[in-house]
Amino acid sequence: MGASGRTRRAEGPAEKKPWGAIWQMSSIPRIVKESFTRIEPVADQATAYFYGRLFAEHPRLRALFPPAMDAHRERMFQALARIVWSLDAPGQMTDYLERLGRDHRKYGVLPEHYRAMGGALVATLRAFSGGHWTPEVEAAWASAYRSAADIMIAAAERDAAAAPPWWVAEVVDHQRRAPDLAVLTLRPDRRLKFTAGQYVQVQTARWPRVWRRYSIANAPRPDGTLSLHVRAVPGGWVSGALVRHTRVGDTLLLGPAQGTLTLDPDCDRDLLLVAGGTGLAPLKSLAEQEIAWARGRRVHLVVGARGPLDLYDLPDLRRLESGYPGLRVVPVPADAPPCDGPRGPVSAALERLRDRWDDHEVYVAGPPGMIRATVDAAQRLGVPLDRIHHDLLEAEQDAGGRARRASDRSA
Ligand SMILES: NC(=O)C1=CN([C@@H]2O[C@H](COP(=O)(O)OP(=O)(O)OC[C@H]3O[C@@H](n4cnc5c(N)ncnc54)[C@H](O)[C@@H]3O)[C@@H](O)[C@H]2O)C=CC1
Repeated sequence: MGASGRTRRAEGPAEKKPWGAIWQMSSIPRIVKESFTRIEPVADQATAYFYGRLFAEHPRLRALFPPAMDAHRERMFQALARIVWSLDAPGQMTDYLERLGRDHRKYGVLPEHYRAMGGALVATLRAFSGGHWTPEVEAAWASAYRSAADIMIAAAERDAAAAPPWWVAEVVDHQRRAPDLAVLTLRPDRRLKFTAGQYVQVQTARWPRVWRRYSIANAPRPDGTLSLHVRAVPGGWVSGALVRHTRVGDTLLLGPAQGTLTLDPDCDRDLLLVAGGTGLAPLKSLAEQEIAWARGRRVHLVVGARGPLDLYDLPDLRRLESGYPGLRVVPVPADAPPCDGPRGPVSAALERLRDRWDDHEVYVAGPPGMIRATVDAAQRLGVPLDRIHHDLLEAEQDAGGRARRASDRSA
């Protein structure tokens, strides 16, 4: 949920701070954090209890959630942890809660549901805090929850005036580029506004109420269509359905565009974009955006893949390259070179391309290990950390969820 990494904000200014001064001066953040440390070690049991209690007391809410709750439970706890641990940073907190509030519209969450969830949350915390639960702790949590819910509800209401909770999108093209990989082009029923580098959540008819995020692989187009690069991964319910069981003419549901892996229009440094596998999608979007702006910046797009056959988008990238003199596309297959170019892990290829990248703005997307290795490599080659942009937190969440579902299936 939400974006991390050292990225530019794409979703509004950070000045509005309803979560403000009273908070920071009060003892509420300290009390809430202290009591949360008792819940963290028993997160699995606590979230199972939370949803069990919520659905027992409010059975109608069950219909808002997916049939299998494990991924949802994990995401809920991660969101709660993120809120608790940022209680002292009102700016970040408000931005995050507003994003969360807007995002929850697609689940059909209404203002009255927040009260039900708050009740189940306090009951859960009480049940798992043992003798440490006091009236003071309860009051701190109730106050924190009320403030958070108010921010989410207000953001959702503002958003409702401007955008639908979800978009219905028709699949207008479906190219199977490899047995486990497809490039889909979608036409939303209404214009879905986004900034290059953002992602959307996708739901297929096969998996009602299960949403998965996919980066948009293009800059905004005049016809409003979006392309997604999807690899069907073991345990990937939605990705398997999108690659193997989706046809032209089918419809999907899309949530609003989110994410902060976006370009700074005021930055004039050249760009180094480093992709691993389908992590290419957001970086191709950035490259297209830079080309559309035509500001004369040079763009290196380094495309890592397991082998030459996994360079699933190379012809398209070559077309892009031939139309823009500033773009250089460098394919880096890990296990065999297509010609005389670099090979091996994409992170290691950077130093073979140049000794220093310190005058570049760097964007990285791909599997978590690849992001970490590339960030390290870029730092070694002189790039300060605040010029290296990535979504590592989200990539880790996605990879963790997939691994867990795959092991659930094989168990
Ligand atoms: N914004 C983002 O960061 C996005 C991330 N993704 C993620 O990208 C991943 C793509 O998966 P696949 O296509 O299966 O990619 P993959 O597993 O085939 O990896 C492709 C590339 O990453 C490199 N790589 C993998 N692990 C590495 C490590 N530990 N150290 C250095 N290099 C490593 C490989 O050498 C290869 O060049 C998924 O986990 C997906 O969630 C996808 C879209 C956007």
